[in-house]
Amino acid sequence: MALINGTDVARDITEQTTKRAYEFEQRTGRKPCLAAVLVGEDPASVTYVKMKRNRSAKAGIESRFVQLPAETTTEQLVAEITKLSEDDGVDGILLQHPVPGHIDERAAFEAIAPGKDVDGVTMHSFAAMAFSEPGFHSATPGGIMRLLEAYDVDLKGKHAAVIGRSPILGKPVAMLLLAKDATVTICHSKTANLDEIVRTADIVVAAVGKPNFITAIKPGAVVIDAGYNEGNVGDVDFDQVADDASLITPVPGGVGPTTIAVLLEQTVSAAIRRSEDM
Ligand SMILES: Nc1nc(=O)c2c([nH]1)NC[C@@H]1CN(c3ccc(C(=O)N[C@@H](CCC(=O)O)C(=O)O)cc3)C=[N+]21
Repeated sequence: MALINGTDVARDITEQTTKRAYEFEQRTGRKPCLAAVLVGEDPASVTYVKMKRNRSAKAGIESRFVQLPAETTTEQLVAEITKLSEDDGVDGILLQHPVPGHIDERAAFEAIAPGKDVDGVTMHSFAAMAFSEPGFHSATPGGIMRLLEAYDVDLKGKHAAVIGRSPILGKPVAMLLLAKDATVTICHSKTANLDEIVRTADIVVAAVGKPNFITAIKPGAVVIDAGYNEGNVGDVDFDQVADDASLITPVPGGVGPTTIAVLLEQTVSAAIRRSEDM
């Protein structure tokens, strides 16, 4: 078993991003700008947004923070995001998921202008991922692909099992794996023979949101744990599967850091593209 070091991969990505952000500032006289929108005060979300803003600052990216009360309506949230979409000083928009249950999250995501969807959450970005057209990747799926690339994991003809089908994680990562010629099985809560499928997979991507849910894999499989459960606990029972895995991501230090690295990278790309379009 070998560990996939997400912190190292993220550092390499962010080193490049920092250079590109600096060049952008030299050329345009301003820093790339990421707007983070948080609805409510869920402590985990507050922490994630703080991490994203800290990492932005270190990379030379300005960040704006829009914090809205938990009672915010869909209409109010859509109006706030639309304002950011139309604001020339904003290059990227991140709406932290999840939003409170009374809000139509899809409607809120779709208020993000496609050119500013640096977190890859819109239908526009999803379609680009599904059709292998240029566009922004969902941050976590994009980060997962970078981990697989950095460790030279060959996906062609391999069986990849994705556990989870959420719009910004399971579904898009399945599309990105498919684009690399993997044979992809998407499993979810209604999947009848989940254990059996996971045990035949060469690559396992766990994105269910259930702590220590995956307990058995095929010997030699590559395991990517995209779970972020309370207390920094992943979806994979690391101790149970580590010996069988050829490569495995730890939690923390696996998928999390590359998620943020891809968000920042795409923010700088958005800034550059917008400056060229003007
Ligand atoms: N629109 C949206 N986009 C997201 O990308 C998004 C989101 N909503 N909502 C919440 C999840 C969660 N998420 C994490 C990012 C980094 C770490 C991360 O870097 N964690 C560190 C540990 C951090 C610590 O030590 O507390 C690590 O894994 O090494 C974790 C979780 C992004 N998410």
